[in-house]
Amino acid sequence: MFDYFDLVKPQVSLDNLPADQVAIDVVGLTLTFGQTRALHNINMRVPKCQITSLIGPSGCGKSTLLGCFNRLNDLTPGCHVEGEVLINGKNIYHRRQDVAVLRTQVGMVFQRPNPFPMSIYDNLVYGLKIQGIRDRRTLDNAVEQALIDVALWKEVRDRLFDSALTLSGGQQQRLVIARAIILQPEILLLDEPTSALDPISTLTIEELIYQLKEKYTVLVVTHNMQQAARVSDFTAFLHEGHLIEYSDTNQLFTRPRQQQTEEYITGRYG
Ligand SMILES: Nc1ncnc2c1ncn2[C@@H]1O[C@H](COP(=O)(O)OP(=O)(O)OP(=O)(O)O)[C@@H](O)[C@H]1O
Repeated sequence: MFDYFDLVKPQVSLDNLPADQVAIDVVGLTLTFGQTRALHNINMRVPKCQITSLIGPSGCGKSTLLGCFNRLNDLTPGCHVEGEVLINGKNIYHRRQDVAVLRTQVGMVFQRPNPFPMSIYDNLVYGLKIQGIRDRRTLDNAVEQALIDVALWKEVRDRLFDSALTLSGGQQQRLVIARAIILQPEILLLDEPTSALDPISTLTIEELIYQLKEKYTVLVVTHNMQQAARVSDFTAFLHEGHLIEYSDTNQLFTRPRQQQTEEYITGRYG
């Protein structure tokens, strides 16, 4: 079942990534919260339809960096961003960027499953209805496909109109991922998506993340280095707001280039 545990070498190389394979291009990104500088001059190119993990000790800036990719930080008063984040060649921090559109293009899932207190079906069609889609057959088909994509269809097809809150934690997290992908985003941001789940649900979500890369670019923040090693093609190690090392996952965990990376992955700090 989990044959992906044998680290598969990614098909693409970060060193000579063709422009059409870049999902996110981060250029000189610096972010401050008031007087606190959370990110220092980050430069990285995230490959399309691959899984990239962000790892590092608590407070190193992982969630802040992830939140830059759908401008979640805009919601924090006193937050100031310099540099650029380019998606499809366009700087998402440009003043003309429509943030609502960006957030359908770049979906986000948080640590704790957060279904809305409504039925499974209504959770899924919520965003589509906001987009003005009302046709029942279109909605039904989208619901079915999203649930198939997150391997939840068989479990819930007979109870679509039950409250989403009756699902288990792992099922709720898969539902929330389905709620993001039903809007057909290009990029999925997962902020510690399994840290509130039991080991079996964690493995189910990890397998799902692995399958999602067929259609989506996935970024995952994780505290769990085994998880990063298991699921991701590329890994970025951050420390005190600096991007210390960013390479293919195999290399980062077996032949880190930087001493700080080695100290972190061997458990000497963090
Ligand atoms: N809303 C905020 N206001 C002020 N400072 C913040 C805010 N959010 C984060 N920070 C600061 O930015 C830095 C990076 O925080 P961030 O949450 O990104 O780290 P992290 O690596 O995700 O940590 P953890 O693994 O503990 O979740 C920290 O110094 C944190 O205190």
